[in-house]
Amino acid sequence: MAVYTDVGEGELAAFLDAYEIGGLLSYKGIAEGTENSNFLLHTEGGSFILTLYEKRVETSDLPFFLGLMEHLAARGIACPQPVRRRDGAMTGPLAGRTAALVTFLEGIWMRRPNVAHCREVGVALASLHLAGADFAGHRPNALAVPGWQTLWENSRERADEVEPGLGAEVESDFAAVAAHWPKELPGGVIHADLFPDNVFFLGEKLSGLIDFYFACNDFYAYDLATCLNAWCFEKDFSFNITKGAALLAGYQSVRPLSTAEAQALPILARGSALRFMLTRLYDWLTIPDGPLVKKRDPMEYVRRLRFHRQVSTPADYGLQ
Ligand SMILES: Nc1ncnc2c1ncn2[C@@H]1O[C@H](COP(=O)(O)OP(=O)(O)O)[C@@H](O)[C@H]1O
Ligand SMILES: N[C@@H](CCOP(=O)(O)O)C(=O)O
Repeated sequence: MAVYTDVGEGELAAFLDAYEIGGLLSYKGIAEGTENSNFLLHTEGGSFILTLYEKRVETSDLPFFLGLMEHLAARGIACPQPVRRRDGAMTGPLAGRTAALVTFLEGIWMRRPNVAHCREVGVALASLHLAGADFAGHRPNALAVPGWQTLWENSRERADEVEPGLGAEVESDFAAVAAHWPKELPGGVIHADLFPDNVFFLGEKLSGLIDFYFACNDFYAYDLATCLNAWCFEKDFSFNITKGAALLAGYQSVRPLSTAEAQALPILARGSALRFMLTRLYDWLTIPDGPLVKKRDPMEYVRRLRFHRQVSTPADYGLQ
């Protein structure tokens, strides 16, 4: 994320009065992340993450996101727990935004995940899918195929500013995804953004999952395809099939894939790469640079798309 909205000490202290977490000792903005403004807070009651929700988060979705974290934490998934205010609410107003406090999770995210990390994330993703199966909330995926079209319409004209020919190149991915996207697969609540920076480890042991602000209802195998994109490509954009196999085996050790899900992996991986290329492209073209704002390179996902275009079977991802 980033810090888009600054928070003054006085207004923060007043916000915290509604909670039973003691007085404010210190706070600082967190530069990492993309979507919202985050601060690390130390109070007399412990350490917390304060999030101010920004443009892409609808306030009406917050009960889904925060309720989901509460639901998953109660079922043993290591994820942040929303802190309720004295009046029971999970959010309150701060600096012109809606804000929430969640518990701080120990651990660091892996800049260079290895095969063991990939296996762990596969296990964690499948566990999340099972634990979320009885969550009562429902949220359609705003960044599914129709949402991609809108982003594309708003970026296409300027896509060649990022790389000459990009606009024309990506058209073929839209056509393939539109023609082959599965109509029915097992689905339920998915994380939808389980990238390395959203998974904490203590050594090789996974210690927590964060950032549920894209969570929604969609195909489980789409979430898995997103993890293949996010975890199994090397810095030179080659796909590491050993990591792919470990991630898929970890997932299947908890939730085996159906034949239809396995067959759909190549198109789901291509669609997922397109989705992340698009949000990155849109942000690249529209968000001004700033010291606490880190934009992500859309070309990293164009390179993944180039790999997915030449995949012929799920075995190419390491599925055994
Ligand atoms: N519960 C948490 N415990 C510890 N650190 C957290 C927690 N939530 C967020 N962070 C820190 O804040 C950063 C940004 O959080 P994230 O939810 O990914 O933001 P965004 O949704 O804006 O992308 C993370 O990379 C991490 O450093
Ligand atoms: N994971 C996405 C961007 C969303 O950022 P996050 O900090 O919320 O994970 C990407 O890499 O494009």
